[in-house]
Amino acid sequence: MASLSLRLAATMPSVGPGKTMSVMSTTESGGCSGGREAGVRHLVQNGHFSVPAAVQVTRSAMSSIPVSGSSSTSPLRAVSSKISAEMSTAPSTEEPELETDPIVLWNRYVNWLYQDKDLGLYLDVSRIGFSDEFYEAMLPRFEDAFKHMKELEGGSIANPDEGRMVGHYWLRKPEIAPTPYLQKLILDTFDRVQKFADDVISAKIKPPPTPVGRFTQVLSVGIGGSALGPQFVAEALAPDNPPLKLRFIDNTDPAGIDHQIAQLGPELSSTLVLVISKSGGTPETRNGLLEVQKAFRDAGLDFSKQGVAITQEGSLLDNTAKIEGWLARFPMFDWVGGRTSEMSAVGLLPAALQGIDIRGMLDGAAIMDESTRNTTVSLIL
Ligand SMILES: O=P(O)(O)OC[C@H]1O[C@H](O)[C@H](O)[C@@H](O)[C@@H]1O
Repeated sequence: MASLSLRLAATMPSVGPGKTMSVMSTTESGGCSGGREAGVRHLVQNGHFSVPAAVQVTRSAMSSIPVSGSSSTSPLRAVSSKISAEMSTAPSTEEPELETDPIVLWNRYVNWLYQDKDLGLYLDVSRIGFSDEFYEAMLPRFEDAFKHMKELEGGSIANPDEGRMVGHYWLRKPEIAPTPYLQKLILDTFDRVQKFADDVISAKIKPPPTPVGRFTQVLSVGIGGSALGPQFVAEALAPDNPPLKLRFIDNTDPAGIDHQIAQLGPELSSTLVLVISKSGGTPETRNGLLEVQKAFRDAGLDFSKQGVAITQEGSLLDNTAKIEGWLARFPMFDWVGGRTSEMSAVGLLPAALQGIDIRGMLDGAAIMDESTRNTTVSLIL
């Protein structure tokens, strides 16, 4: 994986004032990496540091970085905020001084900057005040975490209370789901979501006769994990002029519910209502649904022709939608936690209805997952 070569360490020998030193990037196999250097150079070129090139740094150049306080080259001093005593397994619980030496800070930045060029992701933990000893003391925990992650992705029962697996990773890479049945379930659900959204956007699926003859708005009724993902994605990824506009009823505040319905106005007749609840029995969501159904009745509209349920099969919501003959039902899987459900129908359907490329979303998440499987935390020590 490309990401493997990106978790690199750079070494920088200590030098005296005015001397030049080199930043050498190394890969896991010990070779040089253009990736790391290019990334650091990119940051330099983008004005993060006033040095001529990432590979040649002088103390005089570094002195242009504003710092205050005493100077030290000790790598064990804190850099900024301190780690709380109960979190730290480091031998000393003394509060370290803040590091101020620009060379040490630079080394630390170069050593700890994580970058994944494919994803365009940079993570700089170098200003978090952990010491080398703290990092070493944490290594067994890192290993333990990676071991558990592997078991989790293999389908272990990770939620003993509910006796269920935790498999949202499989949603973006169905081939790693533990059984062919689950793989097929994921793929079939994706296809159904994509087709339904395409049909709504192209007006193949339309509301009962309305002046515009197609759905123009989406109203999502759901709370917590059944709302936050779709809200975030709508903020981050929706085009400026989506084919359908998405709004939310995400709490039980009566004034807020009335406000959303009032804003829809006559467009209620061309509104697709998504009722999203993993359990299918959350009272707040049920309240929202009852209010929306009343608004439909008051406007002389048939809610069942415009309602869609996303929930676990056999839940109260699922049974309601089935008995009332709603427009569509999509499954929520028991092995996907509510707060990690964005890549299930919970998040994919609202995203697709806004014209977002949901295949691309899944592919991006799969690359991110792959990065988290790299067990090399650092090559520095
Ligand atoms: O998706 P539902 O079963 O309706 O649950 C919706 C939400 O309910 C509560 O707020 C829980 O604390 C959340 O974790 C959950 O996401």
